[in-house]
Amino acid sequence: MDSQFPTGLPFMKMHGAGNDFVIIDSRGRGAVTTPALARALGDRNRGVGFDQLAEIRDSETADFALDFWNSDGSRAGACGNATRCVSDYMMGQLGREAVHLVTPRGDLRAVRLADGRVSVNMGQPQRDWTELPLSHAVDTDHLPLPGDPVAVGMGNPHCVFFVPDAEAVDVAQDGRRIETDPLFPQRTNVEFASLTGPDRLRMRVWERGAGITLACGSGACATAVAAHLRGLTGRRVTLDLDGGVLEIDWREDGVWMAGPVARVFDGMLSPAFLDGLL
Ligand SMILES: N[C@H](CCC[C@H](N)C(=O)O)C(=O)O
Repeated sequence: MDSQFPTGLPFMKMHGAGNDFVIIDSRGRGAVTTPALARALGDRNRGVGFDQLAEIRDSETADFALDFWNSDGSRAGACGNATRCVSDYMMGQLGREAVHLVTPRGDLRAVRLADGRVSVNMGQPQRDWTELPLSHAVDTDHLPLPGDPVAVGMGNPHCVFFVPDAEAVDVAQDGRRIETDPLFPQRTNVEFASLTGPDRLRMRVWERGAGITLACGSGACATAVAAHLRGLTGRRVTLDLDGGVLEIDWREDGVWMAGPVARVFDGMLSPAFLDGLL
């Protein structure tokens, strides 16, 4: 048995627009997550199940630091919806309406809105092929793939397709294929979007390392940026995802994303479950 947590390891389950997370608060001690723990915990039958695992750590320069893991055990450089969820929790912990956090992509700021939603500044999009990264120099506005997608980085890679009807896309088949296209040496998240009204998009997503999810915050940011670059929308866009609505505002200081957050339950991982995973 792992002696570090003789009575178990506490965690929270939260979701943002249906994008669901297990959150471990490791402030005041070292980080505990390993790829093996992420995979075991991410199993919806034998673990808890999540789209991403987020671990909160102490930071010397911000209110807290945040790391993200996918359910296949890989790490993610950004996760917008988990950032909004954890920021909501940390605002409660700190008695504040705004927080400053450090993620693998850099410093981010989040605020609670008057209606209870949480908005995060996800930073400026990455448009250079080296930053995404892509395997070789190509025009990121028009990737050399069938369907003419746009590549946008939000601290993680996204490949955005504009289609006449997002409902008609076989997201599982097309998403899985694009995720591992050789153009993306670190794989990619894949979004399918269609314009449904002025500055309004329907978006469905295939996430790298997680598969189909009900929402993806960084994906919504990437899709709104791509839609504006393609001249389809202005800089403020509403996205309808399977699990809820996200509002994106690409401002001078970065891409802001607002949406709902919910804390579902608090639980405890048993020492028997943790055995051999830490
Ligand atoms: N759901 C997350 C993104 C996870 C991205 C992850 N699948 C990756 O490997 O980049 C979000 O709200 O931004």
